[in-house]
Amino acid sequence: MTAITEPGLALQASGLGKRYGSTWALRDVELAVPEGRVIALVGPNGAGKTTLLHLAMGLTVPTAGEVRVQGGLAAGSLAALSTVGFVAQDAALYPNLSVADTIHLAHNLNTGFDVSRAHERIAELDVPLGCKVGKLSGGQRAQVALTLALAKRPRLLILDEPLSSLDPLARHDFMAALMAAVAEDGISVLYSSHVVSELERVSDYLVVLSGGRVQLADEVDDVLGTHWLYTGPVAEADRIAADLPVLRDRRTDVLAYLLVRSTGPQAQPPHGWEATRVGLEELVLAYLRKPRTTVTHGALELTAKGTAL
Ligand SMILES: Nc1ncnc2c1ncn2[C@@H]1O[C@H](COP(=O)(O)OP(=O)(O)OP(=O)(O)O)[C@@H](O)[C@H]1O
Repeated sequence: MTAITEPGLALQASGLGKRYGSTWALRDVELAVPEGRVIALVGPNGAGKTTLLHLAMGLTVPTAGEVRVQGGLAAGSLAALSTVGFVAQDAALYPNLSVADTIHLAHNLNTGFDVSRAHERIAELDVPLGCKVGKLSGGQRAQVALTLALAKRPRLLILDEPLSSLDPLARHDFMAALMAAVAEDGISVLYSSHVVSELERVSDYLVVLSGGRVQLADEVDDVLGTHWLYTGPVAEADRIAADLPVLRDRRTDVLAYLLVRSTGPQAQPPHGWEATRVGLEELVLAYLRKPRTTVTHGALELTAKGTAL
């Protein structure tokens, strides 16, 4: 493991691991995510998403390795905390406080809290200031939590499953508000989500976690540009698949559909085969179905002994 202090990176992890008892929740995590990205962290239940976010916030300490934020600040340090905002799962707020008192409390607890910005956002959202937080809808509560986090004027905003309890409309409004903040302030956002259908629209960097390990971490454009669906005669499929890094293999009586990670000259499909682009949702689902498949130094690999791809 090498020490890391690279400028220009929103999130860096090196040899990062977290063990609870005898179970590794996260292991051997290497990340170097540039600033200014909206980073989606996806993975099945128990993959280690919350653990990674908590490590990045300094809410828990690593068992192995290290994690840094915003150009090399140690996660959880005073310098990091003043530049990183956090919205916990289910927008943890005090239900008996009014919205106005919630803003007042956040103002008292956070130096540099922009109270007028918070009031402006709440007014724009039409959320009643006098209403108790516990009486707000899930969508309104999420927006209040986002407002508090943005009023800290963070450079990196970390959100743990912000969309989990929201209906599709509230989800859309929440992501629109987040995107507006990203555009306005140029901040980086790291958010975990199970809603893979919306990733392509709102994210520009993707981290896929399974079983505590990073399967894939890359710019969304690069992920999309290095995966292809090759379609061709099923009679040739075994021969073709033997030479290619195949992530998913589906066949009918006539045709084979090989989802391939393909870079450089390999991006050309074999003679007589057709290559088409694959959407991000389909790609992410293919990785999640093969939890032991990782992209390491650009190539598909199995992380442990197991079935062939
Ligand atoms: N405080 C803890 N004590 C013991 N085990 C824990 C603790 N926190 C998490 N774990 C375990 O670590 C693993 C990863 O959990 P984590 O909450 O990070 O996953 P997740 O990807 O966020 O899951 P979900 O999508 O269900 O929220 C799981 O096996 C979980 O049971």
